[in-house]
Amino acid sequence: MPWGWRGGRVSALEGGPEEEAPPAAAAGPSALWASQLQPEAAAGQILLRGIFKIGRSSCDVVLGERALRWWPIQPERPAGDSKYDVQCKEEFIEVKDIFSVKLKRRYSAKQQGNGTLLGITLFICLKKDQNKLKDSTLDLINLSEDHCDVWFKQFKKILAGFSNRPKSLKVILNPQSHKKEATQVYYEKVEPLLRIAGIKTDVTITEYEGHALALLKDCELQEFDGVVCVGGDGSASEAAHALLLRAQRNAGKETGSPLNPVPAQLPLGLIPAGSSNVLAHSLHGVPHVVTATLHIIMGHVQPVDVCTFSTTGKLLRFGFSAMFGFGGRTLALAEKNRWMSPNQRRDFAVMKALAKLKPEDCEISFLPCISSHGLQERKAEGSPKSAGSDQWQTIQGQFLNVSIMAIPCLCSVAPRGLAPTTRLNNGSMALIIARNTSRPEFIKHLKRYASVKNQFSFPFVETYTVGEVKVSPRNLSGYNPEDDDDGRHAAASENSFPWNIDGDLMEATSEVHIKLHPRLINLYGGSMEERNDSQVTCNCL
Ligand SMILES: Nc1ncnc2c1ncn2[C@@H]1O[C@H](COP(=O)(O)OP(=O)(O)OP(=O)(O)O)[C@@H](O)[C@H]1O
Repeated sequence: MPWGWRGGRVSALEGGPEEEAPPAAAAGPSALWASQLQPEAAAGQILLRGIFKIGRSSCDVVLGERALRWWPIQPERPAGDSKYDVQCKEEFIEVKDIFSVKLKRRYSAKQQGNGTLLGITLFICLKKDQNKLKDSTLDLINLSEDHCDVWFKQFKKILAGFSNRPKSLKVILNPQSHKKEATQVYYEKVEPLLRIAGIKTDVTITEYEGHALALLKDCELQEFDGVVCVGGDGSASEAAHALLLRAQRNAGKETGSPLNPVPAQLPLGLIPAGSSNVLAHSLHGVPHVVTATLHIIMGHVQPVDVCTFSTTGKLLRFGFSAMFGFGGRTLALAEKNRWMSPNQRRDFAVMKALAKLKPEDCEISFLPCISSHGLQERKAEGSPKSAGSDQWQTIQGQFLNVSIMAIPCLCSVAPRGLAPTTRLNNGSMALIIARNTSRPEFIKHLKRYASVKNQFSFPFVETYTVGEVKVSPRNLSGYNPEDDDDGRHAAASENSFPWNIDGDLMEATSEVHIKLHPRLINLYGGSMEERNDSQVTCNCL
C-alpha cells in the first residue's frame, strides 16, 4: 500500500484537538507490548519503541527504518471477546512520506523560554485523489523531554538521509502572471511549506519580460539544489530555456545551434500561478499549487523530453510544445489585446481567429518514430537500424493548424491533453495536423478536446509520432497591412509567421526545425496515475 493507510486514521494525522498528554512515566518500554508487537518486515529494522498519545488514544509506537506504526494500548482483554480486535487496529505511515519534524510546545503569555513540551509533530505528505498531494500533521504527544529528544533526533537523522530532497532553492517569481496573484500564491501557500521543510530560499521577483532568462543564464547557482518558477507557461518555459542555455555554455557547447545538447544541471520546479499552466498541469496531472510544492519538498524528480526550435540554423529556443497556424494566430491576437483580462483576451482571440480562419500553405517534413512493436519486428527481420526511422517523410498542402508536442499538454480545455498519447519522457513528439476544412468541422474538432476521446477522428486530421519536424511556409508573401487585424501579423513583424511556443509568441520568417532531445531536463514532479489510453513508447533517437 503506497501511502500506508490501513486504519484510515486521518483525524490523528490532521492533528485533532489537543488532548491531555500521557504522563512522562509512561514513556519507557512496556512489558505489555513485547507480546503484542510483531514487527512487520515492511517496516524494516526497529529503531525506537515508545508510548505516545495519538489522537485520543495512548498508543504503542514503533519506528522502523521504513515505517512508523502504532496501536492503541488495550486493557487486559477477556478471552474470546472479539470487539477488542476491532479497536486494536494497527496504523502506520511510511517514513519516506515525512518531510519535517518539530517539537510541539505550548506557550503561555507569561511563560519565558521554550514553553511547555507537549510532544513531537511530524509533517507528512499524503496522496489525495487525482494525482493531488496534501500536507498533513501527526502529533505524537508525550510530556517527557528526554523521551521526545531521543525520538526527535532519530527523526532528524532519518530526514537527513533523504539526500535527493532540496535544501536550498532559487525562486523566480513573476508578479505579473495571470491576475498578478503569483506573489500571494507563493507567500501564502508555497513559502510556509518550504519553511516547515527547512528549505532555504532566495527569491527574485522579476521586473520585466525576459528577466528570468537574463538572470538564470548568468547568476551564481552553485549554492542551490534546484530552481523554482512561480508563474505561468511563459515563465516556466523561459526558466527551462535559461537553464538549458546555461548547461550548453558550461559544457563549452555552441549555444547558437546546439545539435546534441547536454542536460540542464539543476532540476526545475513549476508552481502554477499563470493564466495558462499547461507545463505544470502536464507534469503533475493537475495544476495544483500544494501538489507542485510537495513534489519539490519530497525531491520527486522526473526527466522530461525537450525540443529545440531552430530557424536558418539558429536556435530560437528550447521548449516543450508549439503550434503554428490557428494556434499561433490566436496567441498573436491575444498578445495584441493584453489590456484585456487573461480569460477575456483568450476567448476574444479564439473567436476572432475562428472568424478569420484561413489555412497556411506549408510543406511539413518529419522523421517518424517506430513503435516498440515495429522495432521488435525490425530486429526480428535483422535490420541493422535499431532506433528511429531515418526516412524523412514530406507532406504539402493547406493546413489550418500544426501542433508539435513533446509533452501531453494538459489544460482546462483539454483535460486529457492536446497530445493525449504523448508522455513526458517517451522519446517522441506528437505531430498533429489539421488540413483545410470548413469552419464548423474545425470547431467540432476543437470542441472534442474537452470530451473523452475521438478528437482526431476526422478525415482532415492526421497524427504522427515523430522525432524531428520541419515546417516551411510556402507562401512567403510580403507584409499586407490589411492582415494587421487578422492575427497573422497582429504581433509579428513583416514577412514573419507567428508561432506559439509554450504560450510565448515567436516569429519566424522561414522554415522552423523542431528536434526532440529525450530527458534533457529534470522537473520536480512525481509519476502520474496512468490514464486508460494506450501508452506510446517510441524509439526515435
Ligand atoms: N515584471 C514583469 N513585467 C512584465 N512581464 C514580465 C514580468 N516578469 C516576467 N514577465 C514576463 O511575463 C511573461 C508571461 O508570464 P507567465 O507565463 O508567468 O504568466 P501568464 O499569466 O501565464 O502569461 P500569459 O497571460 O502570457 O499566458 C513571461 O514571458 C515573462 O518573461
